[in-house]
Amino acid sequence: MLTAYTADQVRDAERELMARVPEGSLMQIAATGLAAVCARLLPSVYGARVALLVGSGDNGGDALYAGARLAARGARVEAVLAGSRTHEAGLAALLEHGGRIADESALDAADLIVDGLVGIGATGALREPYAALARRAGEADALVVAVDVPSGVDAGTGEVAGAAVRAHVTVTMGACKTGLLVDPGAGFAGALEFVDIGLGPHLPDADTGALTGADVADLLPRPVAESDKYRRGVVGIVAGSESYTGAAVLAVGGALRAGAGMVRYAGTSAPVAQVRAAWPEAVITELDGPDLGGVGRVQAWVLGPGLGTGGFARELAAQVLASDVPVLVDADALTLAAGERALLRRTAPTLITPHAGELSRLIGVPGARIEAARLEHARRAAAELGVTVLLKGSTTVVAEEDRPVRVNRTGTPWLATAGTGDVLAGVAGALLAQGLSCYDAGSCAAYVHGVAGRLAADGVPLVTTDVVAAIPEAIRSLG
Ligand SMILES: NC(=O)C1=CN([C@@H]2O[C@H](COP(=O)(O)OP(=O)(O)OC[C@H]3O[C@@H](n4cnc5c(N)ncnc54)[C@H](OP(=O)(O)O)[C@@H]3O)[C@@H](O)[C@H]2O)[C@@H](O)CC1
Ligand SMILES: [K+]
Repeated sequence: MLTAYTADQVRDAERELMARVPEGSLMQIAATGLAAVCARLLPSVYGARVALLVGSGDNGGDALYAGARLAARGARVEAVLAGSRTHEAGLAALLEHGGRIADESALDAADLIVDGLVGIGATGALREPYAALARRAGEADALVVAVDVPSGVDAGTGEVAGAAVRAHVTVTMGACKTGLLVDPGAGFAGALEFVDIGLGPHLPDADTGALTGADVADLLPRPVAESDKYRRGVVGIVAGSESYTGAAVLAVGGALRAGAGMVRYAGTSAPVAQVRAAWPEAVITELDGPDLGGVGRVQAWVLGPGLGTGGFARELAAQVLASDVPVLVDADALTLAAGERALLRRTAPTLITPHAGELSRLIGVPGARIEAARLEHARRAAAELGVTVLLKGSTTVVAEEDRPVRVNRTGTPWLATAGTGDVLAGVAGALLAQGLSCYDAGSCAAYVHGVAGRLAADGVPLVTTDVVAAIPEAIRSLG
């Protein structure tokens, strides 16, 4: 599990640790790690042109000491001093090793730019001249390495209130910061490198986490000798409609491929015909009216993809949500729930899987604000609605009250295509039926779905049926 922390959590831990070690030693460890990453990125340190963006705090100090180390190895290091003050000892070290102070034109000629404008001590949008420097760094040809966090990204939330440095690599000190995992900030961070400064024992419970493949492999249910199809989990799927048949096919496919012991599909004649043709494994109930009485027992439901929002759909949704088993609520069922919040008031576990637009209707906050502050709104929805929230998007987050938010890092922009959400719903529903909690089912499903998306795309556009087909390979790749 990759764990991440807010700026306050890291600062508190640093304070505890600093009281136990010689003054300045943590910064030396941080700068040594930073310089090592920079050196690895350069074809040759000797003769390389390195520009340091130096703010007034210790983030700038890290950059200066790292610059001093690179200068000592023959790099041409120039420091652009942006703050009202500068870390004096760091600057002295740089000058001593042959570095020099320069103006911002140093950025244009640099092979590598080190962003030490601000780290966890920043508040709000970048002020000038920092903002202009962040923009100019973005226009340069150089590789950009951010110190601790890309300046302009809120370390605790991933929010970006104005200009921000777009880094190729972020070297984060002591502990990963939440803002490096959650979009929009994650999109500015590039690849993450971690420098261990010994903070571990002083850190509190994580603010956020990201599952690794090994974590998902441990959590995914595996059949044992005495398993039968009922014990492996029966998932009921109420999806699709006369106008939207594909959603049913994709959700059923996702559930079957994710290892459900049995998938019971209930729908009207058009989607039934499609599901029957695509998935002979599914057990099908063709509905004449809005009555799920004949479907049989299930251990979890998937409700909503392509279902429609009329009276028929509403009646089915009410019956599913009145059940005493976990329910995954997606797509049209979320629209129904937005108009009738009481539908979500239930005692059994509920996992909702909105994108920002759907969550906007549920909690009455504009979609753009949700996109800008994904963690805050996922958490808020989980608390307000009393459900587990899987908020879809460029980084999917899974929020449940009193637990660290789980961030999924396996997606690909190619997954932003019609129908992929239906597959995700099927995968997560299958995991719920196999006994995983909403929190684990949602985060494991997002992981597997993201890996399947990457495998299916492999750098070119994908169609959603490819994602379904790639699920077995995705599960196999977990190790
Ligand atoms: N302590 C240690 O041992 C270790 C520390 N480490 C490192 O220290 C970093 C934290 O250092 P920090 O606390 O000095 O804060 P930091 O982020 O450099 O800058 C704060 C200053 O920036 C300014 N400023 C604020 N907001 C702004 C804005 N929006 N726009 C523009 N300016 C803004 C404001 O300055 P002012 O405006 O007052 O001049 C404020 O004082 C941490 O991220 C890590 O890199 C690691 O090496 C581990 C060991
Ligand atoms: K920075």
